This record gives sequence, C-alpha cells and structure tokens, in this order.
Amino acid sequence: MHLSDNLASTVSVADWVRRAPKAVLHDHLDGGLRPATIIELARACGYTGLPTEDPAELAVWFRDAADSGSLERYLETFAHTCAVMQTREALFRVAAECAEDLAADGVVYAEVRYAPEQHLAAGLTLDEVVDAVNEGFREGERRTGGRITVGTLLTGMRHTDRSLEIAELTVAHRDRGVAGFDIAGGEVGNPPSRHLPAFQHLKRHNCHFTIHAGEAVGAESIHEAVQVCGAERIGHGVRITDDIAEDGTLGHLAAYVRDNRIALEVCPTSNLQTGAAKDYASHPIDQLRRLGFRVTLNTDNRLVSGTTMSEEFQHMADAFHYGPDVFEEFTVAAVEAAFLPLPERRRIIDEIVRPGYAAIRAAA
Ligand SMILES: O=c1[nH]cnc2c1ncn2[C@H]1C[C@H](O)[C@@H](CO)O1
Ligand SMILES: [Zn+2]
Repeated sequence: MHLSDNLASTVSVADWVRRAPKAVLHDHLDGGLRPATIIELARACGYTGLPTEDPAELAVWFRDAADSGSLERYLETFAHTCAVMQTREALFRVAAECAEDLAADGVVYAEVRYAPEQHLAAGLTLDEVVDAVNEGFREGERRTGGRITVGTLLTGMRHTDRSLEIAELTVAHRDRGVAGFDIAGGEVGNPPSRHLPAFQHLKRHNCHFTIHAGEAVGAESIHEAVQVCGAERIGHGVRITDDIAEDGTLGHLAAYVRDNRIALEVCPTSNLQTGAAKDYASHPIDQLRRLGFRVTLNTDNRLVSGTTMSEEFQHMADAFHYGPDVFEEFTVAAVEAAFLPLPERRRIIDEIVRPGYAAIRAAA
C-alpha cells in the first residue's frame, strides 16, 4: 500500500515540477553531457577509454562509478568527459545541448561552470575555450527560443596552480557570457586560501565568485572560503552544520553565513554519492532552510549524479513533503544570489518565477 501511495504522489508531483520555473547556480558543464554525445565525440576524436559504447549503459556507469562515498573517486569519472571536450566544435556542441537540456527541464536561468584549463590538450588556448563555450550557449539559447538564459562560471582547479590565470580570464571575459569564478576539485589538502591571489584579483576588479567548500572538509573550509577569501556564495556548504548545535543554536560562522545571506548551492544527490550526506531524509537542506539560510537547490553534475533539476525537486518533495511554495522559495533564492545585475534578477523573479508558480497554484 505504501508503495502505491508513493507512486501516486511521485507521478502528480512530477507533472507540475517539470513545468515549474527553475534556476540552477551549480551545474558543471563537464558533468552533464548527453551519453550519446560523449560516444559520438569519442569516435570523432579517437578517444578509446570509454567503459562502454552503449548510451544507456554509459549513463548507468557514470552514476555508479561516482556513487562511491568519496569525492576523489567521484571526480575520477570526469577524465572521460574532459577527454572528448578538447575541440572548438565539441565544446560548442556540449554547451548548446546543455542549454537545450536545462530548458527542456524547465530551467529559466542557469550558471554553468567548467575549468578552461582542462580543455587545452588538443591545442586550444584558454580564450578559445571560453569563446567556444559561450558561442555554444548562445546557440542553445536561440534553439530554445530564449526560454533560458545561461551564464558561465570559470573554475580554477584547486590542486593545480593556474587559478590566478583563470581569474584573469574571468575578468577579461566578464560581460561577454562569463558571470563569475569558482574553485573546484579535491577539497582535502587544497584549502581555498591556496588561491588567495586569484580571489584578490577578482576583488580588485569587482568580479563575482563562489567557492566549493564544506563538501569533503568541514566548517574550517567554509570559514576560509568566506572570511579569508571573500566568497559570495558557497558550493555545497552543507557542512556548515558542524557549526550548528543539536538544538539549532548557531555558532559564529553559521550565524555569519546566514545573517549575511551567503547562498548555499546545495546539491543533495551529489552529496549522497560523495558521502557528504547519508540519505535524502536526513539531508541538512531542510534544517538549513528552516533556520533561515539562503538555500538554493542544484544538480552539481546531471550525468555523473544521474539527475536533473526536476529530479532534485522530486527527491526533496518525497523526503520533506515540499510543495510549490518551497520550490518557489528555492528558485527566488537562487535568482537573488545570481551573478547578474540586480534589475535583471528582479525581472526574472517578477516576470518569470512568481507568475510561473502562481499558475501552478491556480491549476492545483
Ligand atoms: O562537487 C564537486 N566538488 C568538487 N569538484 C567538483 C565537483 N563536481 C565537479 N567538480 C570538478 C570536476 C570538474 O572537472 C571540474 C570543473 O567542472 O569540477
Ligand atoms: Zn560542484
């Protein structure tokens, strides 16, 4: 009986969830390719390392390989996607398809990130990589009839030493498709303060940035990201719970993050795979939103985590019985924290997000 009850609620939620306007701030370009595209691109560039040439099997392979409880193992799967994203044509195609796939899932605003330094193996320059991805996104937006707006975040990898260069690249391409900067990769042993010159450069040029922190390492990593480096948002950030007592009392860091409205880019399915959370029902997202944190809901990596924005909504609806009001709250929070000019954020909220949820409530 329970099973069929669940099924009934799943079907009805899925229907309106897909139509609901969504915003994603944390989605990796190289973690969200279509499996069939990877296979075609691998053939075109002569990459022979794929574990299978069947698209359905490949999708399952990524999700399973990433589902190890370890961030380091999760990250190993990106060797396959990056291997086939080394030419202008491949980057253009992957970006265009990314915009199409997000729009088909009801995403109206997206910030998609990738590490330009990982796409130089066939001879492209950093500028050529950025131009190819931006042109692909413009093409994808056109194909969807303008239903989605996509900005990019340029990621520096925390285990390499190119972050200042990538920060300079971000400044050079700002206002031309690049919305900001990020630091990603293995967190253990690579604290954000290693990349201080990059953050100082961005600050000097009034550029936006977010930092992956509080995923594999606890509150001290979030402290560095916010207080030493000056992050405006935190990628994941779920381990801020280290600084929250069982009775909900906030420590000074947690209070600072909440009271300064620093957005948490929460990615529940990814957290389950990397071991940052045990299961959906005990995921801290619900506690954090109840405590007043600026919580946004995200995919992280649609292929690698085997998810979509609609599926993340669905998991949260199943775990916490959320309805349209909470999803509207997450979406408004995301657009408010977007690396966009304020009037543009307000326009998306007032003209797209609010009316979209009003229509869903009216139809219920
Ligand atoms: O959740 C993540 N944590 C840290 N690094 C990540 C995560 N998801 C993807 N990455 C890495 C792997 C990609 O190659 C890189 C740039 O998108 O960012
Ligand atoms: Zn990420």
